[in-house]
Amino acid sequence: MIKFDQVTKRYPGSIDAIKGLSFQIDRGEMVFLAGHSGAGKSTLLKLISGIERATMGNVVVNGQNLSKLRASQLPYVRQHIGVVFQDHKILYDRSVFDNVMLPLDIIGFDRRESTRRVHAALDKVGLLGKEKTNPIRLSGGEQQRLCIARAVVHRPSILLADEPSANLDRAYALDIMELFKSFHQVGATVVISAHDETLMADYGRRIIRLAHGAFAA
Ligand SMILES: Nc1ncnc2c1ncn2[C@@H]1O[C@H](COP(=O)(O)OP(=O)(O)OP(=O)(O)O)[C@@H](O)[C@H]1O
Repeated sequence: MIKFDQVTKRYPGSIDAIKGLSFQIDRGEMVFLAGHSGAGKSTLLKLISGIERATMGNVVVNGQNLSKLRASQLPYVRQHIGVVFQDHKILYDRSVFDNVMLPLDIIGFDRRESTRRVHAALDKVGLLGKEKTNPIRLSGGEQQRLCIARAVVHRPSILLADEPSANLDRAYALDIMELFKSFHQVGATVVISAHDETLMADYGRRIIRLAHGAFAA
């Protein structure tokens, strides 16, 4: 469960990116986050994943109030969250396999179990057979799939995706949406941001619309 209670995020020297937002996303729900560029979508996802801290208010994730946790406790919360970043954050000096292995290395998983999980995640996104490839050789869509494999390899209960379909053609974008739907169907809470609402329309899910850090009218 994700709960925002009167949350404001003010970046140093900047305007309020999120302005007093309160809402709840239930466990196992799939929700879209819509809004113009700069509306606060990425910031909201960063607050859920603990990458950014609220300036005011409380962000509660899986029963933990992130606003009150010490920085040293955040990694434990993050173990239950997978993030597909807007800027990919792929390591181009490592193979596809090593990129997906990264979250398991950080958690300190047993090597044999890790290898099994990396293969399963790559299989799920259709990249099995490309383990040894350098990510630079992957197409844009394949790189997005690599990011999804890396986000789900540790089987998080919450999956966050920041504009995962940006720069993809419509057919590929729909494919990616189907992938997220399949993670939702096996129980994950899924939050996906996009500024193209036409992709969300077919899924009949709740859409949280933001404008300038507040709920859009
Ligand atoms: N690290 C930062 N420092 C200062 N201001 C920031 C920072 N990150 C975001 N902002 C500002 O906060 C506001 C919200 O940005 P955010 O990236 O959350 O919006 P967004 O809806 O995700 O936009 P986009 O669709 O372009 O990614 C913008 O005005 C942005 O300039």
